[in-house]
Amino acid sequence: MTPDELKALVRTIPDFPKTGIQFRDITTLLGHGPGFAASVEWLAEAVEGAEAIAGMEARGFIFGAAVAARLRRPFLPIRKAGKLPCAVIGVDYELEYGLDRLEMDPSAVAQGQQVAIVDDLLATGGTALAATELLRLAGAEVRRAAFVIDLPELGGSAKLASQAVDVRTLMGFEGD
Ligand SMILES: O=P(O)(O)OC[C@H]1O[C@H](OP(=O)(O)OP(=O)(O)O)[C@H](O)[C@@H]1O
Ligand SMILES: Nc1ncnc2[nH]cnc12
Repeated sequence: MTPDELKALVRTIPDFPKTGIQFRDITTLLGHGPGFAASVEWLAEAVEGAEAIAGMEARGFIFGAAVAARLRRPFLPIRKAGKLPCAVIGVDYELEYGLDRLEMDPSAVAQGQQVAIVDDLLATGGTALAATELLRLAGAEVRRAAFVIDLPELGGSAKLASQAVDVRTLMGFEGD
């Protein structure tokens, strides 16, 4: 499937979760078998060579875990606050519509391990920057991140690039 065909499978819901936000909803893409498979395939190619794949709760788990299994690499779950039972490291961050905190088990990462980040969507980059910071604190090398959707007007891609993360995105929504 082409990126345009995949883009047509993403549903836009205005004013969710707050007035003024155009919510790009992947539920409809996930509900299309060939579309979901093609998205996972594209992400897997984008991060090929990484030693492990990290994904952020919750939507990053859907794509990140599928990509990791496809590449036969470990999956590192980066969780929202208070979910992990072990000792954690955490980072507070801001995203397009609020504040949140991400946590991870630092022992999940081997020192110097090449870890790629996978998520459904890149907006302000707050989430992906927090994940990069956490993974680097744990000793990982983070050089690449791949997303299904980019919202370039929100600047996330440029922020990740300034942290030496090479960003790959399958499709973009800009004023549409
Ligand atoms: O670039 P940013 O401005 O940080 O926004 C992108 C993040 O926002 C969404 O997650 P959300 O926190 O809504 O959580 P969810 O996956 O649990 O729906 C999305 O899945 C990304 O992780
Ligand atoms: N506009 C948006 N649509 C869907 N998920 C998002 N996460 C951050 N901004 C978003």
